[in-house]
Amino acid sequence: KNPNEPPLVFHWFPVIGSTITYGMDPPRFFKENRKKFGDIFTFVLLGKKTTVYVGPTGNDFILNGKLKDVNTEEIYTVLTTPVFGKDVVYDCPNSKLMEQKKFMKIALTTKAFQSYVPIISDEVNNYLKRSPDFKGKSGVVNISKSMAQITIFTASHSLQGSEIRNKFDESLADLYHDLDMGFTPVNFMLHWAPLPWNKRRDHAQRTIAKIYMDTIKERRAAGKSDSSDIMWHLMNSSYKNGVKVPDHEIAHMMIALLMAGQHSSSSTSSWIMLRLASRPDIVEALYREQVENLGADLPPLTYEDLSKLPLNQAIIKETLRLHAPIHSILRAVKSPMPVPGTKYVIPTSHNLLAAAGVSASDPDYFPEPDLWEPTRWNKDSPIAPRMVSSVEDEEKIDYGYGLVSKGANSPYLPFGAGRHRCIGEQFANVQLQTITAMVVRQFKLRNVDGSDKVIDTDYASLFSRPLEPANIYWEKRE
Ligand code: HEM
Ligand SMILES: N#Cc1ccc(COc2ccc(/C=C/c3ccc(C(F)(F)[C@](O)(Cn4cnnn4)c4ccc(F)cc4F)nc3)cc2)cc1
Repeated sequence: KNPNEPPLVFHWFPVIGSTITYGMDPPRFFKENRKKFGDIFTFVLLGKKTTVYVGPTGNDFILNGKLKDVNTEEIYTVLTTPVFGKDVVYDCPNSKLMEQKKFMKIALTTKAFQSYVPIISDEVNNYLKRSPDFKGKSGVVNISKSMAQITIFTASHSLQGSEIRNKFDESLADLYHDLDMGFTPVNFMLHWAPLPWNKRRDHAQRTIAKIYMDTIKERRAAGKSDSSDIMWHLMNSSYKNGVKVPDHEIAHMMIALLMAGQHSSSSTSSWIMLRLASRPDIVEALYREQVENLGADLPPLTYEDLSKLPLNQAIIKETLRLHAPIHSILRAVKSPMPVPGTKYVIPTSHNLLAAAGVSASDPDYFPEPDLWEPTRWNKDSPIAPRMVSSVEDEEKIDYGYGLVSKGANSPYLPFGAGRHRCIGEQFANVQLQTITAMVVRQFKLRNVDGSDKVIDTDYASLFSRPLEPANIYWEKRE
């Protein structure tokens, strides 16, 4: 027992260590060990000593770690590069990733969002009109499947452009599925293995990348330059060293954005629908909110309307508090890291794991943490969040892709923090708020058994999501 290292979680076998108990239910694993050891402890994950540091201080220690101390690409590249393609995100130096995030973020503007809201609304309405699962006056539906469809159509049409959207009706859907099978945590270990799903993944990656590169050529030949989608911005971007972004990097960034947007949004939108079904009273409050703020005739939704619907906005915030798609953020340790306020020095033989979700369900910050109550985000709510907001939190810092808040010592970080912070937060909110508002217009929702229960979480995949099948009862509003 080394006094300079955090306490080690007991385990029977080497390599396996605590992988199974952690992998089955990470939040429970964190909570149990936090009770035993406090905010910082080490466990063995797939043979690697992994030091967890939870709470706002832990979030800041890991997410605001210096480039010389913590490294992200070393850990994630085995998982992401075979899926996205080479030379982008974690297959290049961090400085290049910062420039790539700047390019991607440039396209995510208010003007773009204004054009995205009608696109997303129409895609939701068309899906609900056409889908066999929503025929008739009422019924039961596996909501995860519907949300996966709705998010791929809405994200591809808005973020990726209409050519790509239309290809999802043909070959792209199956190719996307093959690519997706390679996006699994088991590949942290077996990414190299010539397993059947890895061969399908590689074939799908090459084929999808080619579809994007052909689309880029078609657009260049046509000389169109009016679109506000991300592909156009990437086609007209150059790195600081003057080099234009190569076509294969554009294609690979588009795949990365498709994967990011799809998994996070389909998981979150499924949880939103499941939570709404457990609270039919909230569904009716959302409907009333639209009638009162937009008019009883419910005109077509606009981007500006979204800020007139505070309860609708709070739905996403509260759902992400309890159902963050990314439950564990990993970093490699590159130089020994002394932990302020303790005698610990984290050695380079360890990985670091930030679990921001732990403080998001800590009663010290969120009274009655396990209660899904969107109205808690109203200022006068008796169970309002008790956030730490020190003055440094208001300070901002720019890593090369825009200003992000300096302090990561917040108890609520579903989009991460620091240099690797998410750039998709605004898009995700526009997409999720629009989907929620459009579904509420058409349906009353409740659980099949009329209870207020919510299904358990599947942590086996890369993004935590509802266990399948997740059925709910819908009823068309007359
Ligand atoms: C509910 C939706 C989403 C959630 C909860 C979410 C969450 C996160 C988190 C926690 C990180 C930090 C990862 C780390 O530090 O290792 C992150 C990074 C990122 N996300 Fe998202 N994300 C969402 C949607 C999106 C969307 C829609 C896009 C693209 C349009 C996107 C693109 C990215 C990118 C490019 C990064 C940067 C990774 C890095 O710098 O290493 N995300 N996201
Ligand atoms: N055996 C076994 C076994 C082992 C372990 C376990 C459980 O252990 C763990 C541990 C850690 C993790 C981490 C999740 C993780 C990390 C990175 C990414 C990402 F990089 F992909 C992403 O951030 C995703 N993203 C961002 N925003 N939206 N999506 C991203 C970034 C940029 C980008 F452009 C595209 C992106 F999409 N995705 C997910 C998951 C499970 C179970 C079983």
